[in-house]
Amino acid sequence: MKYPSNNEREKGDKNMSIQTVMVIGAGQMGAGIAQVCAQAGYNVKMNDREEEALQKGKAGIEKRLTKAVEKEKMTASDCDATMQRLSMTTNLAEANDCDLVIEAVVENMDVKKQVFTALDTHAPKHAILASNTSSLPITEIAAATNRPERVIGMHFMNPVPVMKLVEIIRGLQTSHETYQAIHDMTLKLAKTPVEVRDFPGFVSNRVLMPMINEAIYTVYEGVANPQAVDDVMKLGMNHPMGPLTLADFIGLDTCLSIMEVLHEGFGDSKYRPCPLLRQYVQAGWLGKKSGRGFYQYEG
Ligand SMILES: CC(=O)CC(=O)SCCNC(=O)CCNC(=O)[C@H](O)C(C)(C)COP(=O)(O)OP(=O)(O)OC[C@H]1O[C@@H](n2cnc3c(N)ncnc32)[C@H](O)[C@@H]1OP(=O)(O)O
Ligand SMILES: NC(=O)C1=CN([C@@H]2O[C@H](COP(=O)(O)OP(=O)(O)OC[C@H]3O[C@@H](n4cnc5c(N)ncnc54)[C@H](OP(=O)(O)O)[C@@H]3O)[C@@H](O)[C@H]2O)C=CC1
Repeated sequence: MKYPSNNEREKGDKNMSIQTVMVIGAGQMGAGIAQVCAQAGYNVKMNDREEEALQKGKAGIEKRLTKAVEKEKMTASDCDATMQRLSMTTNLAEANDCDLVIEAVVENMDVKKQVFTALDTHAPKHAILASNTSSLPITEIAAATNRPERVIGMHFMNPVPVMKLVEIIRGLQTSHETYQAIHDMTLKLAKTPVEVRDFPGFVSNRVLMPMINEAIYTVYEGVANPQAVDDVMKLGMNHPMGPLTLADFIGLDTCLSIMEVLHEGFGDSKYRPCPLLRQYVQAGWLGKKSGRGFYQYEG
């Protein structure tokens, strides 16, 4: 096996100096990722299909930063500087001066492939294309581009500004330089990188999501109501949120997509999504973001 020499590594790292980042998808993950990147000093372009989604994402960031200033966790001038580093665009072609693009659109392989194919034409040759996917194969996403060596999984946890972990997933062809650049950037974001291999659900959701799915089965089978299930796991296992509150927080559509990826990827019936989860998603009960899931939410 040939490892790059120190010289080659230094050269590679210089080529991969990251200054300008585009984040695609201004939903709960994309907005959080854009926020932490801007706070760490990167110039950030937030992209979504709709202007309305961009404005909602920006308003969320402003609200969180204002709260941090009120709590004296950030100065007003740092808050202003962070907001100035953020810009919004519905035009993907504006990736043309970015060193890194982090995709955080819906958990659907066809949509992600379309985004990566388009990005491959717009982003400069040196740019790294990262996906925040929760479970989908990075190798397959990378194959939608002509630069698989510069495609990588950069999986942030929700809520992004709070959670320390970034799971970093190498696709089959991801280069050492790409991995190193994303590892180093994760540290600059004051987060902890953990490297995992490209298997369905990686580590985080291979372990977490079957627990959530099983919690949904206990409700489906009438073992207990959602509040009781959550109380058991919070008070008995010291989880900060019960699994059904967490499922609502993640988004039930995202939970279902992840279970489907695990089920199909491993071909093992132990990952079959609970019919109740499927039914809630069909009803448009997507959790906190739609106002209703296992619980109801105002505003
Ligand atoms: C699906 C995937 O692919 C992977 C995933 O992300 S799985 C999900 C992983 N995430 C989890 O498991 C989260 C579990 N829950 C928790 O850790 C906690 O409930 C929590 C951190 C979300 C909230 O903590 P809490 O102590 O109950 O609430 P609270 O005291 O209000 O907030 C603590 C801090 O978090 C911040 N916070 C809470 N919710 C937030 C949100 N949605 N966005 C940003 N910040 C938030 C608060 O502002 C507060 O910050 P300060 O300490 O700076 O004031
Ligand atoms: N929720 C979570 O806890 C976590 C999610 N993830 C992953 O992050 C990704 C995003 O999840 P999340 O933020 O929760 O989802 P959201 O539904 O909150 O946000 C997705 C955003 O992407 C937009 N979008 C969809 N397609 C495109 C496109 N082609 N171009 C630009 N924008 C697009 C959506 O717009 P519209 O509404 O118009 O469709 C929406 O604004 C998923 O891959 C998910 O698995 C990773 C870690 C945790």
